[in-house]
Amino acid sequence: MSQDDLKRATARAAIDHIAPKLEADSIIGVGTGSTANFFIDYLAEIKGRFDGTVASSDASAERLKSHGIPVYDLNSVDGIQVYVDGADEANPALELIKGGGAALTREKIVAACADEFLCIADESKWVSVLGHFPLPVEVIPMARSLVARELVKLGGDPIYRQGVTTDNGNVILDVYGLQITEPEALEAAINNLTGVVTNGIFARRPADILLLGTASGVKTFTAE
Ligand SMILES: O=C[C@H](O)[C@H](O)[C@H](O)COP(=O)(O)O
Repeated sequence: MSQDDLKRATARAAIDHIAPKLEADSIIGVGTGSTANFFIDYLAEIKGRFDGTVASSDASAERLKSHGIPVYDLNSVDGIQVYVDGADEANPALELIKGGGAALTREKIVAACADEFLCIADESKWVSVLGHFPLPVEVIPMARSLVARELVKLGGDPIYRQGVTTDNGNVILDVYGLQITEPEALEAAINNLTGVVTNGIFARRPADILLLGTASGVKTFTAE
C-alpha cells in the first residue's frame, strides 16, 4: 500500500465517522494538506447533508468551492461541530506537530473553535516523542532574525523556509533538533516570543481522536 493509499483510507474513515452525526445546520472545519485534500474530495460525495464548512487555508477553501461545498468565514458561524485535519507528527497523547504546509495558524484557530478535533494521518506520522519533524513557527517578517536567535536559545536550529509566505502574510521558521518532551510547555514558551504568531505544536488543543492509516487498516486512537 502506498502512503497515498493510507491517506485515502483514513480520509474515508473520517467521512464514515462524521456522516452519522451530521445535521442540516452542521458546520465542518476542514484542514489543509494532502490528507485533508482526500477528505475534501470524499466530503463532496455527502454535500447537502450539512450546511457548510470553514477552511483553514485559502487552498482548502478553493478546493471545497470547486466541489460546490459552501465555505463560510469563521466569524459568521456559531460553532464548528467537528474539525478534520492531517498532521506532520502525532504522539500517544494526540499532541501534534502541524504546519508542514504553512497553514498552522489558521488550523490552530479552527481547531480551537471545534467541538471535536479529528486528526487523519498515515502511520509514518506516529511517534513516541514529537520533534523529529522540524517544528514550523509562523513569524512576523520583520522579527525573523530576532525570533531565530531566541529559538536557538531554546535549543533549536531554525531554518528560514525560503519563498513561502503564509495566508496571513508572514514567514515560516522550521526548527530542527528539538526533542519535545513537554509539548504544552514548549508550545507556550515559543508562542510567548515577541514576533511569533504561533507555532505548530498542538498540545494545548490536541486532537480528540486520531484515525491512523496503517497497512493493516485504519486504527482509531483516543488520547492516553
Ligand atoms: O500546514 C499544513 C498542515 O498542518 C498539514 O495538516 C500537515 O502538514 C500534514 O499534511 P499532509 O496531510 O500533506 O501530510
